[in-house]
Amino acid sequence: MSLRPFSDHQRGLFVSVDGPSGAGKSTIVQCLAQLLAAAGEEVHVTAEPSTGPIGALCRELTETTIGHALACLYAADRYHHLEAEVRPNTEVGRVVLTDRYIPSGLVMQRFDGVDPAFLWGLNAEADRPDLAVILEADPEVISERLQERGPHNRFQLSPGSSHAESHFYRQVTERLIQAGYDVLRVDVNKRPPEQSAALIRDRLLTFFAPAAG
Ligand SMILES: Nc1ncnc2c1ncn2[C@@H]1O[C@H](COP(=O)(O)OP(=O)(O)O)[C@@H](O)[C@H]1O
Ligand SMILES: Cc1cn([C@H]2C[C@H](O)[C@@H](COP(=O)(O)OP(=O)(O)O)O2)c(=O)[nH]c1=O
Repeated sequence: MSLRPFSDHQRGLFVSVDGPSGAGKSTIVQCLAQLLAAAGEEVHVTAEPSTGPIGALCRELTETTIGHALACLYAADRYHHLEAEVRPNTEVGRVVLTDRYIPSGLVMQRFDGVDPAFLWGLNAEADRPDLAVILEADPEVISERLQERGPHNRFQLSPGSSHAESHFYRQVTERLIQAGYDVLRVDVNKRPPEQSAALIRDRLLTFFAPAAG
């Protein structure tokens, strides 16, 4: 079976997974990739910041660059990621799963006080995913998982970051829905990653599998 978007039956699906740091994105993306492969899909897993040259700059500069400059850098990486990695894979029929995408850009740069309208405009030309998955969990749960795993950068080290991130995610999710994004919210408070991944797989198989015959 090949999962296809409604708008273009020639290409594969593009699915993004976002949510607060430590919510379980990477774990769930890996698990979802295995489930889709077991269902016969060709899957390509990727992430933002990407492994391309601008993604490398993002990783290098996140600690020392702030605000509009960093927002532009992440957006530049996103447009390059689409061009260099995402589209070439969807174009040959693969399901592309990205660990972080536009919603992360709309949320994380808020930590530096960047205006949401500026962030929205900056990301406006980036491809809309066929499904935008947003992981949701209470800040206490996220903060505990983050502590167990260890923070990766300054955003995750600031006190109360999980509360702020959850708050921004709620706002961004509403905005995406208003703008007509196909959003799937997954409550990961109590669900083990395998169950969250199965839920997303079921949604993809229900909505995007070609009709029989
Ligand atoms: N549903 C879950 N229940 C308990 N622990 C989880 C769950 N999902 C992920 N974890 C753990 O939480 C930590 C963060 O997960 P990770 O996938 O790295 O999150 P993210 O990519 O969102 O930052 C890891 O140690 C992972 O094993
Ligand atoms: C995609 C994206 C990521 N980021 C940040 C958020 C994360 O802290 C970091 C990604 O680093 P990573 O180590 O992949 O974080 P995690 O495993 O916690 O998801 O990049 C932005 O600030 N803006 C963006 O647009």
